[in-house]
Amino acid sequence: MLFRQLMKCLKQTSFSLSDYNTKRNFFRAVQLQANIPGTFVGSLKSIVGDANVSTADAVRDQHGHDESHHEVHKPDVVVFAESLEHVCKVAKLCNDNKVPLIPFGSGTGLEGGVNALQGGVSLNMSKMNQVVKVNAEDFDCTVQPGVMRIALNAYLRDTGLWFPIDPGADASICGMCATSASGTNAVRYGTMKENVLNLQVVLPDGRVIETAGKGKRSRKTSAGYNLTNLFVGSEGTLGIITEATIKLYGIPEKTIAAVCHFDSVQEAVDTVVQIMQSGISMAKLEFLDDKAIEAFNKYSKFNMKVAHSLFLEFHGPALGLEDQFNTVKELITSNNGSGLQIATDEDERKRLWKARHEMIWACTALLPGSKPYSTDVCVPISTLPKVIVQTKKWIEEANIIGPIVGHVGDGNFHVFFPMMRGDKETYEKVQDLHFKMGFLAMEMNGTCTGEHGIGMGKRKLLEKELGPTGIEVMKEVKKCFDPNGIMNPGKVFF
Ligand SMILES: Cc1cc2c(cc1C)N(C[C@H](O)[C@H](O)[C@H](O)COP(=O)(O)OP(=O)(O)OC[C@H]1O[C@@H](n3cnc4c(N)ncnc43)[C@H](O)[C@@H]1O)c1[nH]c(=O)[nH]c(=O)c1N2
Ligand SMILES: CC(C)CC(=O)C(=O)O
Ligand SMILES: [Mn+2]
Repeated sequence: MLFRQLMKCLKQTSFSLSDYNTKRNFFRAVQLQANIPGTFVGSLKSIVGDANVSTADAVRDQHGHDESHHEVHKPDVVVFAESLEHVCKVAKLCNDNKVPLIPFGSGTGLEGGVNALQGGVSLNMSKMNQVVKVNAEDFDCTVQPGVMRIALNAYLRDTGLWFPIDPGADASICGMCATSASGTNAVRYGTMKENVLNLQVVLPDGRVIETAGKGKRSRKTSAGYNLTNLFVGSEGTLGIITEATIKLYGIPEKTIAAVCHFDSVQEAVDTVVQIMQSGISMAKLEFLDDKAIEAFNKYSKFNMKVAHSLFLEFHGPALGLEDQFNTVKELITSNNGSGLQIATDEDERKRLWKARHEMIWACTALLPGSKPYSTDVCVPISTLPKVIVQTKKWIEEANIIGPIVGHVGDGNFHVFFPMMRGDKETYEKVQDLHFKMGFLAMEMNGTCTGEHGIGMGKRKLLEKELGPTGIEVMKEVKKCFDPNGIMNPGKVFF
């Protein structure tokens, strides 16, 4: 069988480097078990118990997709882990039998990260949901993989601390580690990359490591290679994260939120660049274009001014916060911004941010039944106006629905294309535009993804971003941890 495939491939007279890589990996993929025998399911049951193994179609379906437009790929079986021992034994069993293994956090990803492209075992981590330890005096805590962001912040409330990284969705903290998530607060508090101190990881052969050393949680380390940040953003392709030690922050004494509007995209984004260049420490700095506001008004029956808008937030001690706000106000006015509204108490702030937080649902509602195809470029801040203005022009020229929203303080923004799963024609049109944006971002020395990851949808863009040698080295790194290629096969690379 393998020989016949090899001959067929060799008969083809020409193919590109990426074709070659696809085929090379195809050969490796066929070495993985395509279908799982009943005896293997029996072995899984003997490790985790009958109740923690499911081959039911509805459960497999639920684990075969995330929140994105990517087509569903069901795993053969879903396993619920209850302990570190379960994870180690399941990983070893899969590795010994060359069965694909896909970690499942909470399925809120936007690049098809959990989709089981080659079947296999989906390992659901939601039952390991304990906060292991809070070191309030050191501003850190350790959590198991099933701990969710909102639950963690509720748990922390009495300590006066919080974990500010907020990807909008209520995701698992370890899933957020796996995708290097960020969101609206990253401009002030950084992304997961800056906020993870240590990770406990189960390797495919069942060995357990702590990436910074057992129990370590110092703020700084120069001790050898940075294994922690190798696993942050690894998208389930290197190992299973079973504990994360993360930084915490004091809940800010005062918060000011504001919104303002602009007639042109250029003026709005110029304002952003000037705010960031002035060195003011913004907690949030978000852009919504006119189409995004229109979608929100329709979805939430609001009457917000339809214009390109900035949403801003300041966190800090009451002393000095208003001075910062006033400086920003001057920059808004000097760029012809108008309609400035301010909110300080919690309810008012929630109402003001409603448009931003409901954006994904408002945009999905533009095409009932659709799922988000979201782009995610991130560029150096001075190049942001050029990239957003050009993007808006391309969307208008292509005559496609594509509201723009984004974390512009970080040079990161999304175009939200509502997409019906399986609509190949629209998919190709949108993918064209997506790739044009990705290439433009790279030309500006930026990246195709600031926060959603590569998953299934940006593998071609990653090839361009890193070049053949960069990809080769990444594959060699993967091989060190996962020589049989069982961990989430087909993600990040072809
Ligand atoms: C409404 C809305 C809005 C947003 C977003 C989603 C939605 C639905 N997201 C995307 C999403 O919330 C983000 O990617 C999360 O980090 C995914 O966490 P899950 O627990 O859901 O991981 P999920 O289960 O979706 O898995 C994602 C990837 O991580 C791997 N993985 C999960 N748990 C693992 C573990 N324990 N060990 C190893 N690998 C593991 C999986 O295999 C997969 O490859 C986002 N993101 C963002 O950064 N900024 C944003 O602004 C937003 N906004
Ligand atoms: C679908 C995306 C636009 C979600 C996201 O990342 C965001 O709202 O910031
Ligand atoms: Mn985002």
